[in-house]
Amino acid sequence: MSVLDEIIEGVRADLAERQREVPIDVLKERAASAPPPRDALAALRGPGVSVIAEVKRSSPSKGALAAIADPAALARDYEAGGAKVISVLTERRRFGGSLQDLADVRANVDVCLLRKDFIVTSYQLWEARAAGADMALLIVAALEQDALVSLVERAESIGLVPLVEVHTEEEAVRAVDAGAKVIGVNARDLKTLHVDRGTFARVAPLLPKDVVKIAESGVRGPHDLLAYASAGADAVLVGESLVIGRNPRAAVADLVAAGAHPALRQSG
Ligand SMILES: O=C(O)c1ccccc1NCC(=O)[C@H](O)[C@H](O)COP(=O)(O)O
Repeated sequence: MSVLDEIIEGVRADLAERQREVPIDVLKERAASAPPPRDALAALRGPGVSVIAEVKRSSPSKGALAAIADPAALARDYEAGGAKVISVLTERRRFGGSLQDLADVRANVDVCLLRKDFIVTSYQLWEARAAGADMALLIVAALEQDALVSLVERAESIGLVPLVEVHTEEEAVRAVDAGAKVIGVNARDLKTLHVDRGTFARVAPLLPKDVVKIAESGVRGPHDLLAYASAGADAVLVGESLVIGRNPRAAVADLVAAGAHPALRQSG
């Protein structure tokens, strides 16, 4: 069984428990009283290369990264450093996250929020919106094409911008066919967990000009942001290097400054 299969098996078990506890109609009521969605597309289409900063406690590739006792405090640092979007990993078993982390972060920052999880049903999209998310991750490798298309449509219909994640050229074609407006190219191979920063440069040329292109994983500092920018990234998604560093606010600010450098192309 691959790492992705194992993660999804656990996600489905946890999901079944939540579905027993909270009927979808209750979630829909919560979503209706959540703060209205922020315009994530506009945030990501701004000038320069945007920074998406991630709340990430642990990972299958590295194990424990940071305790993050107060995810809201970390998110406030990210916002103060200039992050355009904050990604909250809500998967429990391998990443140590929760929907409560997402709700706590929502209550403490004004920027857009991404629910980063392994979404396989529309129930999880409603959970995301009810907790105040503006975006939700959909991983092409985890979904049959019909399911991907239907989740992209459902996300948009409830006010979430889907970030559709790909790892290969074939998955990029599937994401475009599914109507994704925001596509993330993840440098971390889900089978080997190896990070290949060249993945973005190989896959991005297949994506239409008007699609927002996000380079995910492996950003250690401004030099990696600049490399992704020169390959056409509109934004970078950064987790590990921010949570293990001493000063996440300054680390985000350094990335934001690099992403605003006048030498970079203006995104369209
Ligand atoms: O991070 C992992 O080990 C991982 C393993 C399996 C599936 C997903 C995984 N990570 C999720 C992410 O996409 C990253 O958290 C995100 O791109 C940030 O990456 P990084 O800056 O390298 O922490």
